[in-house]
Amino acid sequence: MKKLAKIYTDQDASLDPIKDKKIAVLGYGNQGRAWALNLRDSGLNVIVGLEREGNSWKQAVQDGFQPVHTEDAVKQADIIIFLIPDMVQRYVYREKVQPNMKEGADLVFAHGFNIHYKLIDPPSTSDVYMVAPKGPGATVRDFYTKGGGVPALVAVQQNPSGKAMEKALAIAKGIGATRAGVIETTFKEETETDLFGEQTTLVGGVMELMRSAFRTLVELGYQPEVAYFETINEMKMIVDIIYEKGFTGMLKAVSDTAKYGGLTVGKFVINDEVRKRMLEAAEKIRSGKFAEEWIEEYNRGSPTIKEGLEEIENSLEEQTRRRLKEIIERGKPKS
Ligand SMILES: NC(=O)c1ccc[n+]([C@@H]2O[C@H](COP(=O)([O-])OP(=O)(O)OC[C@H]3O[C@@H](n4cnc5c(N)ncnc54)[C@H](O)[C@@H]3O)[C@@H](O)[C@H]2O)c1
Ligand SMILES: CC(C)(O)[C@@H](O)C(=O)O
Ligand SMILES: [Mg+2]
Ligand SMILES: [Mg+2]
Repeated sequence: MKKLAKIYTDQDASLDPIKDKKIAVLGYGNQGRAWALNLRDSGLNVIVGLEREGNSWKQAVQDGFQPVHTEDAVKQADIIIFLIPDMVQRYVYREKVQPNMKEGADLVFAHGFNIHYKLIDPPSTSDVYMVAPKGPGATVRDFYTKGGGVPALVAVQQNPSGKAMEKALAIAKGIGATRAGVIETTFKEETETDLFGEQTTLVGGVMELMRSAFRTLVELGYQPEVAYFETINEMKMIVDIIYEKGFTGMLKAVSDTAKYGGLTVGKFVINDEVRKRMLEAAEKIRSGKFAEEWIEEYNRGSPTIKEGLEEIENSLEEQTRRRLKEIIERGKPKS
């Protein structure tokens, strides 16, 4: 069996290595907002750096920050955290960060994409490390405010100071991740597994599984509302039980009929062909082909994202959700 991963918790991490440092959070979106607020609430010295005075700027001001333009944040920073979209990071690095950063300032990432695929080539004088939350930004903030934390991965790519890991753990503590647990990884492992997860399960897999089941029922003539409750809405309840009690707990919570059908038909539908395709998806990531394709898509103005979002927004699934919204809202627990 492979060696079990080392898990770092609050006792293994101290804020000391970064408590007197100026931390520039670049971007105030999904992760940027969560990190800036959590790091500030942890008593750290945060400055928010943004490209322009748009919606993120307004939100940061509303949250009590005084954002500044990227280059001004970078000039003051000891630690520069990239929380802008992956495809944007290398341009902002080239145009705003590199020409303005203090020599030896740290470069920190929440995902390894730009370093692993060599889109950013950092100076050898900088520590380069990553704290990658294993959850969405809104959850990183929500769990933190409720006394918890979303687990994260940490990795060190460059370590001229010899203190990169301590600082990575300090940032992880500042955003609340060590309240749960943090695992050491590499930029390669984080990048490849994160892309694989979001493509095959978390984002792509789960969505297409639910949509395929929904469409199958509708094509067979069942009411869309019934199909929606069955194949999409109930997913949260089942996944919540998996989250709390694992697959064993979930199987205990469903009927024997569901257990038998699930244990047999699950494997019939998600069969070796699907596993083969998962391997293909992993290979595309590992070879760099997916990164190449995504960069090209981005350079063309992300038409596939635009078309995909439009198709989904107009889909029968989403129309049905809009019709059922009041029922769903009324049913939500009140405390
Ligand atoms: N979304 C998540 O929950 C999540 C989870 C783990 C890791 N990550 C990683 O965190 C990083 C940030 O992802 P995100 O989803 O939080 O980003 P996001 O899409 O929410 O970023 C939005 C922010 O970036 C700024 N921005 C957008 N375009 C810009 C441009 N052209 N120039 C400068 N700034 C620009 C926006 O003003 C906004 O402040 C990525 O590396 C991502 O892989 C994200
Ligand atoms: C939240 C996710 C999917 O885990 C993250 O990896 C992302 O890229 O947004
Ligand atoms: Mg990701
Ligand atoms: Mg992820």
